[in-house]
Amino acid sequence: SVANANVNSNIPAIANHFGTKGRYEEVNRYLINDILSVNKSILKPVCTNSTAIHVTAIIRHGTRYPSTKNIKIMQRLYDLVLNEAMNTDKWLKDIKTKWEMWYTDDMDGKLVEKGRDDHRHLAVRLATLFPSLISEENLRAHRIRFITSSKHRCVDSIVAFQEGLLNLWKVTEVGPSHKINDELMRFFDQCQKFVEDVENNQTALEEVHLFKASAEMKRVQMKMADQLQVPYNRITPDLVEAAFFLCSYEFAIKSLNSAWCNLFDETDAQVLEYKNDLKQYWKRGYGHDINRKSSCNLFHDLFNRLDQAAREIRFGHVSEAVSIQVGHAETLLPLLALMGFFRDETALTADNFDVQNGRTFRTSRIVPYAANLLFVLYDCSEGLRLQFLLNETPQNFPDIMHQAPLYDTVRETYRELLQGCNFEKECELSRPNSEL
Ligand SMILES: O=P(O)(O)O[C@H]1[C@H](OP(=O)(O)O)[C@@H](OP(=O)(O)O)[C@H](O)[C@@H](O)[C@H]1OP(=O)(O)O
Repeated sequence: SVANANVNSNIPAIANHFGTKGRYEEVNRYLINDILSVNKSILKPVCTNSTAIHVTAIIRHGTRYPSTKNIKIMQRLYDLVLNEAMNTDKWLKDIKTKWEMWYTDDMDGKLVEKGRDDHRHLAVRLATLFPSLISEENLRAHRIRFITSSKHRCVDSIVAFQEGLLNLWKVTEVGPSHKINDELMRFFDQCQKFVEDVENNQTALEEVHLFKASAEMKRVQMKMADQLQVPYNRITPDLVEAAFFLCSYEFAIKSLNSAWCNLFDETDAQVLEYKNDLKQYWKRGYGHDINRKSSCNLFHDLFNRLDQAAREIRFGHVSEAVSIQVGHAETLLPLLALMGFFRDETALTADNFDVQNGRTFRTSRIVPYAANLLFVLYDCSEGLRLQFLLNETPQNFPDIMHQAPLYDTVRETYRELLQGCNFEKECELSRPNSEL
């Protein structure tokens, strides 16, 4: 329809490649027309007369402003374009005369209004998907728990999620509360080995640095310099990335297909997407063992909740029907890696961009804003079953060929992790021999 065509012309052609800065609607495109619609058809019944008895949802915060670090680079790019770009094309004139640098340092990663909506709407969709669990009755009976990372964008997200539910049920008198738990939702900060070996270690992201100096990146740099008509040496990889971020933020925050997007075609976007995936892979994914192991506590906490529900259902009453837990891309990715999801046969490195074209580790699909992992426990006559949904879509557990395997089978698959995966031990710094 004409209306749809208009809506879609506001979507940058490269919107599928924004990685962790991507819009949730790009993953579930049916939401573009109706943000509250739920794709029930893909949720086959888990068993006859299946009853969902517990869901743990681990959710990334909603759409946010850029970090101060990135705002500063965007400002540098804008200044360069204003003062040095010689091209007289309309889109560049638009940037120079109509676009304003409206991002300020104090915005530093805070949740934006669209981010609040991300969570309000997600809450309504999850309540539609699991009406017996995410229900007014369970909210009033305090059988829905809310846990969040202490970061403003996460706290604001969980409050918006609650608003979504209260609004849906027209409840005014109960104000649900939340608990801040950084041990659980920001474990990466508290894992010394991760902080020392990865976060504060320049060489841990060697592949990212190498890719920034690669032929693929050079080509995008030169193309951008040509388009702006500035000397080649003025465009660094960071400035290319800043332009890509500007395109993604203008879209995610304001739903605009901004003039900045003119700088990139599909091939360029794939290069920048890979650069972001490399960061996520080496900082939060399979790149270093400690990345995933730092999530041991979250893993155990998840299974403790499921175990508790499994125990309690024998007596007919589950005390915690729902656990809503809000964190970061840094929370979701390590857990997914620990559990073996999206593991490619070969590692993502600076020199295998071409080979990795069909990779499963693609953060644009996995962790856009408001990304969510749902673990749903069902009571079936043959036993308990566990279903995993990523971004509201069922996803098989690695090596288990069933959409909702028996809970015992899942526990068996993760036996070693369930018996080990000790956060204290994994995160301990290995001391130099002299100190032993
Ligand atoms: O590239 P920026 O500065 O935006 O990086 C952020 C992280 O964003 P991401 O790399 O995932 O796109 C941010 O993760 P989030 O899930 O909370 O958005 C992270 O918390 C923040 O510390 C920034 O990480 P960096 O280490 O400074 O790159």
